[in-house]
Amino acid sequence: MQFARLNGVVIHHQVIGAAPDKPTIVFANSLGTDYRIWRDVIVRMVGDYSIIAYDKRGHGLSELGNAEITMDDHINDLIALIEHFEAKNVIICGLSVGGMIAQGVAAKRPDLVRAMILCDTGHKIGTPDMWNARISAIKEQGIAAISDAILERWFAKDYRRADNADFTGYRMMLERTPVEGYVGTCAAIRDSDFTKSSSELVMPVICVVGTEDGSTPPSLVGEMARLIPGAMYQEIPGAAHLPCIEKPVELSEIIKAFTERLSTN
Ligand SMILES: O=C(O)CCC(=O)CC(=O)O
Repeated sequence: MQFARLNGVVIHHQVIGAAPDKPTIVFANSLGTDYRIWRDVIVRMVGDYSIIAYDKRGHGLSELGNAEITMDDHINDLIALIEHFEAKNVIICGLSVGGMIAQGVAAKRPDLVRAMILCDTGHKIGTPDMWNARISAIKEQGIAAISDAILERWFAKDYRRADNADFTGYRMMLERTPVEGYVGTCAAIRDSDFTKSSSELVMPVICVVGTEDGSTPPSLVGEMARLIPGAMYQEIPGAAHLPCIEKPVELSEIIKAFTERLSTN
C-alpha cells in the first residue's frame, strides 16, 4: 500500500525494505516538493537501508487535512508514519522544512530517532514579514507567479538551463503543489523556532548544505550546527538548496559515511 490514513489525513509514502539488521532512513521533503526529489539518493541506498519516504500533508499525493497547517501537524504525521511501520531507531534525513519536522520529532519523541541528517535547513527559517509577503503573493497570483525566484534559490546557475529537462520537471513539481498545502506550510515555518529544543538534543546529527543555497545558506546551517551539541557540519560544493537533486552522489556518500560511523559507535 502506498497510502495510509494518519491523524485523519491520507499520507502518500513509499517503503523499500531491507534485511532486518539494516538501519531505517526516513526522508522528509521540502516546501513545494514531494518525495520524488529523493529518487537519485534512494537508488544508492537500496539494500543497505530500509527506506521510508513520504509526501507531507498538502504536498504530492497526500491530503491537505485542515486548511490551517501547523508544524505540530507535520511533526505528528511523521511520528504516526514511523509508528505505522513500527520502525525503531530511525535515522531521519530532512530537507529544509523536512529538517524542521525532523528537529520537532527528535525533540518530541527522541525514543524514535537514532540520528539525523539535517539538509539545507535551519532551527528557524526566514522572518514573519518574508513569509507573510510570500503567502499574500501566492494567494493572489498563484505559485507560478513567483516560481522563477524560488527556483533561483533552489538550483545553482548551471542547472537552471532551458535545455535541462530535469529543471523544467522540478518547476512543474513546484507549480503543481496545491496552493493550500504550500501556503499552509509557509505559515507553519513562519511560526516555528527550534532554537531551544535543538540546543538540547542528545543524538548524532550532521548538518549538510549546498554552498550555493539561496534559501537556507551555509551561514544559517552553520549556526544550526553550532547550536546542536556535537553536530557535524559539511558543505556540498556547487549545490544549491536541493543537493538530493543536484548532487545526489555527494549527498549519498555523506549519508553513508555518517550512518556507518553510527554502527561502529
Ligand atoms: O524549502 C523549504 O522547505 C523552505 C525554505 C524555502 O523557503 C525554500 C524557498 O526558497 O522557496
